Amino acid sequence: MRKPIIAGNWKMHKTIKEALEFVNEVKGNVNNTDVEAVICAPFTLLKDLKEATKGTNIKIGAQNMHFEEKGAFTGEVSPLMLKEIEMDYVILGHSERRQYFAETNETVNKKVLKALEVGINPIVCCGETLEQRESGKTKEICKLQIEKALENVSKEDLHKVVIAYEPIWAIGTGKTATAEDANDVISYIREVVAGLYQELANEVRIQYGGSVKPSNVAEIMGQSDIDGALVGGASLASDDYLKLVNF
Ligand SMILES: O=C(CO)COP(=O)(O)O
Repeated sequence: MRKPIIAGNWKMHKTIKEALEFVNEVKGNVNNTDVEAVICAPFTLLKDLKEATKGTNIKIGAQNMHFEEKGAFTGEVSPLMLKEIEMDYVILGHSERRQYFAETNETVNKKVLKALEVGINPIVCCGETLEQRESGKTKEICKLQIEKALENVSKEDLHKVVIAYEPIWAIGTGKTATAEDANDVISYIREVVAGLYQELANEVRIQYGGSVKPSNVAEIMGQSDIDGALVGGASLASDDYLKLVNF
């Protein structure tokens, strides 16, 4: 039904040389055909990564893009530029972009619609801060972020969207939500999706992200509503990446 998707988010790591070494070490060793394996990398690596993974079962994604196709936006990268180099995915609305680069629910929504229009599958992130969790606002925050991000997404396009639930307090901290807690929020996010298009709620894949590593990936993936993982730190070493996708 929903094919699990495990994506590495390399964030701002690796040179071209390091990225190609990584691919040489992992290609041919992603044996779990039940999982879709993805690497989301910095812009400078994407073309080389795409070429180096041709003919393998590893897909490549970007970590951001602009919502306009072209224009006077110094320093930005357009959706058409990503499409030209055959990107499979683009992460949108990551909490680090919301926190450090003024990404808002509105810009995330524009980017989601544009990615779908040009034919790149968005991985849309949501998640609460520690303060919001402690004041019982987790579900409210995720509902708002997801409803806004998916505004005006058509029924035909919704199944192409991957959602990543990443509680901010669990990112890069070594603190993971318990698998049950993550599953509870993710099944709630599925209800939010059902509120948009009831019949598609069981098709949309929802990942968990936040301190996922080889030692906890199986437990997380064993939950009923969790369809994958978005992994930062632990996706950088090739042996760990293989343990994650072959869990
Ligand atoms: O932000 C994340 C993935 O997008 C999670 O990062 P870590 O796996 O390093 O906690």
